[in-house]
Amino acid sequence: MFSQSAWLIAPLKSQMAICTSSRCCRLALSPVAVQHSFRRLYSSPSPPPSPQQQHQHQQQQQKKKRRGNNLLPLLLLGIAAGGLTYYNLKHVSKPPRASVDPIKVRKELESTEKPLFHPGEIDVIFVLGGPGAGKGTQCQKLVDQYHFVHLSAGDLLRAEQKDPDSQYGELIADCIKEGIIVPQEITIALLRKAIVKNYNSTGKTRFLVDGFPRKMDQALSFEDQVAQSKFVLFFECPEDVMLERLLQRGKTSGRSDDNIESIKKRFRTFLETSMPVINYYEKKGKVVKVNCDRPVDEVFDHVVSHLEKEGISKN
Ligand SMILES: Nc1ncnc2c1ncn2[C@@H]1O[C@H](COP(=O)(O)OP(=O)(O)OP(=O)(O)O)[C@@H](O)[C@H]1O
Ligand SMILES: O=c1ccn([C@@H]2O[C@H](COP(=O)(O)O)[C@@H](O)[C@H]2O)c(=O)[nH]1
Repeated sequence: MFSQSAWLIAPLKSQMAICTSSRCCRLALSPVAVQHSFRRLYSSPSPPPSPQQQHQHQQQQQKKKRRGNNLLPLLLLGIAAGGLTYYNLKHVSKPPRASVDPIKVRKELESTEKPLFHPGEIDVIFVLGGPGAGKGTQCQKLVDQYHFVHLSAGDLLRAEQKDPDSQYGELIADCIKEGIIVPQEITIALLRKAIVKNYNSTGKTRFLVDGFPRKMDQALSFEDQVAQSKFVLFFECPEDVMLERLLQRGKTSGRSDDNIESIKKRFRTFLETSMPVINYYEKKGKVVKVNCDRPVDEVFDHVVSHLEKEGISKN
């Protein structure tokens, strides 16, 4: 005999028949089927089925069962295909990881953003002082102990002068020999390029910009276009001491301006053109003065204590 409840849940059972996994069954119980069965369950009771109706029902059920059995191989095939796809995605067909440069390129040389580096992105310290005061010597020690990037404007100009592809070689050579300042566009472009290159390739953010800015226009343009300076390290040295050092250096340096004629011109340029830059920053409270007329290591000890005061420590 067919109990009433068995009759009523039959449509639900048939919905579930083609599913084998419990997950699939849950999905097969569509809200429509559930509603339909509940409507039947709670609607007014219908008379019990006749033996003929029962026979018809049994036949229908068998048909459905057969249909379900016919679907079983297809279902198994589907499951197998799904499993294979999952395996492939996970283990086989995963694309190889692209080799990514660990140091990201973070600044574009051509960027028109002003300044190129926002405050806090990099630390730029201008290193100024008369010719031969000892700027390069102290910068080298700072590089060794503080991992600064040292960029000497004079060195960059000399390298550009030697470059056979440069259109500025002659102009730079003349300016250096005469002890006058190369047009700011050239020097700033060289510095900008060197800063970006170092920043991108090493990730270093501390820059000693040595022998720059030598003229007010350079100072203003650089800070507008490239980066603000943190402060100015100013190496003070009497002229006679600097002269002696430069003449001494000139014996081996091979520099076209380490001779008495050029040195005199450089001193003049320093007083007339570069001292106003130092005065400008001094008014802003950004100049750190170090007396250079003493042995190299003593000068360096003073440099270190000034840097500590400015919050710059050895990494
Ligand atoms: N404190 C010092 N005592 C003695 N000699 C020094 C001292 N500092 C640097 N020198 C020497 O003086 C010469 C000039 O030094 P350095 O090249 O560092 O000066 P600079 O300020 O960078 O010069 P420039 O502006 O011409 O490039 C070098 O031969 C260097 O060895
Ligand atoms: O910003 C700058 C820096 C330097 N120069 C020229 O180079 C020489 C040598 O510089 P050093 O710093 O002594 O190496 C300098 O006399 C200038 O002619 C420049 O034009 N602008």
